[in-house]
Amino acid sequence: MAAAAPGQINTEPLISLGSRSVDCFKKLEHIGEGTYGQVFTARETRTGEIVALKKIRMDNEKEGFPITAIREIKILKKLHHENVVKLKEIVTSAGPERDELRNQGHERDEQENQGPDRDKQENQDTSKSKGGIYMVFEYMDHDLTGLTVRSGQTFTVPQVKCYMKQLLTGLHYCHVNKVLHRDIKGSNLLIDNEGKLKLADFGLAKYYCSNHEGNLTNRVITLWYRPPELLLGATKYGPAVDMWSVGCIFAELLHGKPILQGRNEPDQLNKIFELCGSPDEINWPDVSKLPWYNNLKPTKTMKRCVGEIFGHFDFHALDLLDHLLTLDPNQRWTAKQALNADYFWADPLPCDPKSLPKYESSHEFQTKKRKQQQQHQTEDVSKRSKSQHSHKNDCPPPIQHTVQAPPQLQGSHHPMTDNQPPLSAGPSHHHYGKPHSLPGGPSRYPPSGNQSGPYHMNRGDQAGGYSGRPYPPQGRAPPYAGSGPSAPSTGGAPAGYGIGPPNYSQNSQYGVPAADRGMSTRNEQYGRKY
Ligand SMILES: Nc1ncnc2c1ncn2[C@@H]1O[C@H](COP(=O)(O)OP(=O)(O)OP(=O)(O)O)[C@@H](O)[C@H]1O
Repeated sequence: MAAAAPGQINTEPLISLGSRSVDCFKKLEHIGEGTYGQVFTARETRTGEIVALKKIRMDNEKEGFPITAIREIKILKKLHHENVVKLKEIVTSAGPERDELRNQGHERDEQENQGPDRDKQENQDTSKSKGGIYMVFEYMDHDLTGLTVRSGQTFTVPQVKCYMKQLLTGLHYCHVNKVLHRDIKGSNLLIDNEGKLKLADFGLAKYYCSNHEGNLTNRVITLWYRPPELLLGATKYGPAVDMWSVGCIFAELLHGKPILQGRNEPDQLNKIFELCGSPDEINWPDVSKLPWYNNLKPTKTMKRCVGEIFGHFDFHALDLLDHLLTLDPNQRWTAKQALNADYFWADPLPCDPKSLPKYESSHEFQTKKRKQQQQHQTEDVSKRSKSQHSHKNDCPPPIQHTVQAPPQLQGSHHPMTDNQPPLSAGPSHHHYGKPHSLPGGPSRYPPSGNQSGPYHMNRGDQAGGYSGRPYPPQGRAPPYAGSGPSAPSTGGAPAGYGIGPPNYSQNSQYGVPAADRGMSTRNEQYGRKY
């Protein structure tokens, strides 16, 4: 593909996908805000079809058309599968866009802003705009993160199996076609109300050679889903990187929240080693040859305790998880192996996607926005309450107001505090047993004795769940303090690779010394080293 000259857009990939104007669509709602684009629902004016429009960010036009968009278009043009989101076409806006700067294109705003002055105002606002490029996708009602957080969703075993099977089928298709996704996470797994799951966001995807000869960047995959080989600096890797992320998603679906919530790269590695054991030449041949191994290897030996921590999962689920969360990428299960796992063939079988319950649409962006609004409102209420209180002490009491919860909070279901039963998609005995405590600190997990169910997103007050902590840095933005894939320096606080390795001698993240976990007896039944 020809490189774009500075300041120009390389339209080469667009020609084959048509060049209709974005005016063929009416934007409806802002549903996604990613690193590389804003996503809107829109209606095609001629057919009435609802689509998702992803506006490609052109923040740095000097470098031409963004590489992530080129990748995404190039790869999605070739991938056609029922578990991969469909790129329908590319549309453009030639000149200044009417709604570009106007409050993120909400239809509500359009209705409120009718009148003769409107276009004049918009032209003034957007006079600097150079137009935009949009990818038009089939619309999907949810992303997995939005669905789980928004509805406080608990999934049944057949439901989890159904989603996992589709995820693995889509990924198997990508891998067979030599495409690495490199950003598998909940918000990139789209789900429609027919129960179909599709892989989305191929902005970091890459064609790969089977011989792993290429020198690839290791700064991909969102931190919590990033495999140990990338954290240790590998630049030759393959589909196994996606399979680690699948393992994280699988455990998250069963457990109800992300399982490895590192604060930075060393912390992420630390959490991985605490769960999966420390790497050595026996469980991971050649690990010591990885660029950052010497700086980031754990300072003490840790035993694998996947079977212990997730002992409440059923046998087959645990077996699959164990093969996915395998440190050595060469031993980690492929998508094909995972699809053949007994888990998918044992009762209860995966349900038919069509039998899954239908939910109100939910995307991670909206869920976060709603939560922020609620937080602001709560803060406002508490500020008002405090100021009333101080006035009360200063001067004669005014007419007393009862401080009420803002209307949005009244009677609404808060995804963080509600633990409502799900819209059932199957018998309740399909739920796994109660979860064990997991990494992340005491406030993130319910105290023992909590009656919440296993798939339950245990979102007690402040207890975390999906939104208990801001989402981790994207795989895309280089988060390394030292910058560059050179070996990190040693010593100092574990704030990034450039600063120093993590302090592995700290207490176990699980709150139980590794030696006290008694993992050996239980784990033997699985015939594998946990
Ligand atoms: N086809 C679609 N239908 C419905 N919603 C979508 C669709 N595509 C994307 N979204 C929503 O928009 C969000 C962001 O989209 P996407 O991940 O493609 O953008 P991005 O800029 O690459 O994001 P990120 O920085 O998270 O990788 C998704 O998480 C999803 O909620």
